[in-house]
Amino acid sequence: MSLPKAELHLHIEGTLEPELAFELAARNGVELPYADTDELRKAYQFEDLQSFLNLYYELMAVLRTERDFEDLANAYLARAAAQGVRHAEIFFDPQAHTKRGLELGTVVEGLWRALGSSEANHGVSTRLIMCFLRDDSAESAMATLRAAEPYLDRIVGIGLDSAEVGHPPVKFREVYEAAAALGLRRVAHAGEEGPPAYITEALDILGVERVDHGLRCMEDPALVERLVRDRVPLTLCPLSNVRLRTVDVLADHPLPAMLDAGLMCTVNSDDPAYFGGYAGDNFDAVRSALGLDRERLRELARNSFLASFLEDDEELRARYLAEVEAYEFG
Ligand SMILES: Nc1ncnc2[nH]cnc12
Ligand SMILES: [Zn+2]
Repeated sequence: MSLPKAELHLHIEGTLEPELAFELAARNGVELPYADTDELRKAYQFEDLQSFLNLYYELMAVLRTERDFEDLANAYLARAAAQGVRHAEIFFDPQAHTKRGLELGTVVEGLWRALGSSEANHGVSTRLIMCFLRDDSAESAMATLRAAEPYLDRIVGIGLDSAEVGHPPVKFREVYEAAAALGLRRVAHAGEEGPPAYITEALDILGVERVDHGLRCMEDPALVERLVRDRVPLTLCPLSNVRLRTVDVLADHPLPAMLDAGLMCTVNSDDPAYFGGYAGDNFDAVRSALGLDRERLRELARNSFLASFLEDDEELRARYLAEVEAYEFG
């Protein structure tokens, strides 16, 4: 669906399509334990978040140079633009690369080669959000934040991702305090597989402005009331939820109930190369499986721009919002 939208929950490493993975493997002399793209695609059957993360980290071995990160980001931006994405706030996982021996600068500069010219080349404005791996230590996250200080003109905020259960937000209290002191915006994955209490902690202890996923808030009516009252945006990823089995089938997704409750929902793709669709595909899927009408879809698109970190360019945000209102559904 080409309805204009912002994508607010997108891991750039999760946009690595099998074809590009093999191309980069050949370019860098990396051996992949799959015969070809068909065999690799067959491995895209996940039991849960961890089974996905295992493959996601394994395939990152093909990303080695600035040019690799540039090519990865350009491939995503081209696909996103074709599906109506006008603005993208893109996550990356620095520790997943530095622990393999890459320099942080290789990752940031490589991504920036694509992001810095994205408005001109793809018609997509961008922001970059650095995520910490919650199953790594808080010390490692703090060291990563310090290492990123020379690049903070390119990084709008921080996030928290990877294996959720057993790694509550409180573990990263000091890191988030230090990031806030540096003027960084704060988001975190919470309530994807983890309990509603992790969402409350992310708000109270980490001071997050958006909750990534937040799906399990629906188990706690007082939390829902709070999220509605404070207009806290949730970056939902419907196709991801089905592939990682937090929701059985898309027809059972709580998105309609969440919108009816007054929650500020957005629809995003998470790791589109792995979960069967980009942002527009997620909109198409919720439209057909959940029967969302045009006004609901327009609300989701409007929310995406309202929840975006475009405070430094309100003129651009206003232009995007006008595009949403003017859009004619086919
Ligand atoms: N959906 C997800 N949840 C947690 N960590 C991730 N890293 C990439 N995708 C993720
Ligand atoms: Zn995610």
